Amino acid sequence: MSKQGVKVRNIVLGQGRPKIAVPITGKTKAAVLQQAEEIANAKPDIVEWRIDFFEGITDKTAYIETAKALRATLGDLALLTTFRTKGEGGELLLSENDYFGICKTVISAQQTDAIDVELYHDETQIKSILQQAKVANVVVIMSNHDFNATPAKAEIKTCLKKMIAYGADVAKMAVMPQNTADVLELLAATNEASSELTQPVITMSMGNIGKVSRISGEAFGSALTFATVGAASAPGQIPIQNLRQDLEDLKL
Ligand SMILES: O=C1C[C@@](O)(C(=O)O)C[C@@H](O)[C@@H]1O
Repeated sequence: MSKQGVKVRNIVLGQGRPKIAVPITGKTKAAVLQQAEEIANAKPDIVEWRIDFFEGITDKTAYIETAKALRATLGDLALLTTFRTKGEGGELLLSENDYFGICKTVISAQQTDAIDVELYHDETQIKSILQQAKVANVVVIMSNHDFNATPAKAEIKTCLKKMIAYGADVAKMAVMPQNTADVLELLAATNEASSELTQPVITMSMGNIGKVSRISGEAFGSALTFATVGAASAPGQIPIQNLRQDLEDLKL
């Protein structure tokens, strides 16, 4: 199926080569802005602000002030904002209401181009966030992380398709391999899901044996890969300059 590209500021996900995202993991406003500058100099396609690392995240005013300063620092670089919950490998344990409260603040603050929304939350609240994001023109990348295992291919595909059925613009899944067969399972699921869906799919097999999945998106159908400039936000991420070269070497 031909891909329907999804525009995130000035890049298009799902068309052409896989795009590169780099996470910001700073705890304070100063650290966030400092990292943002270093990352912008490395020229990724997207910057991901992992707001679960930010110590001011439960204070709406602190978030908005830092988000505005970050937007100014990034210039025209596309910004994805992600709150990763503790159960999916994030930093902070929140109630459902607090999680959705933060998602709502992120959208209404109008400083981000895209938002990560986790699949496994209250259905009514997810639908309302998706609706709010659509009205505000914020791209929704729906996600699921399994830091312990790799589900079977059919289950990975079902999960990605469920995200799209909800109305997400992009479906993302990160899983942990226990062996190389698990990496193959993720790659096969990606290959099939990306040809069966018109929307872009993002996948990764984490850790060292999964690294191959972070450089092979063009062949198997993953639209975005996460690289590091300094700190990593998940195991197996590759420094941006190496990753850029890897993508170039593996181009079709
Ligand atoms: O969803 C993802 C993917 C990721 O977990 C990875 O494995 O590269 C890194 C996270 O920061 C991001 O939100």
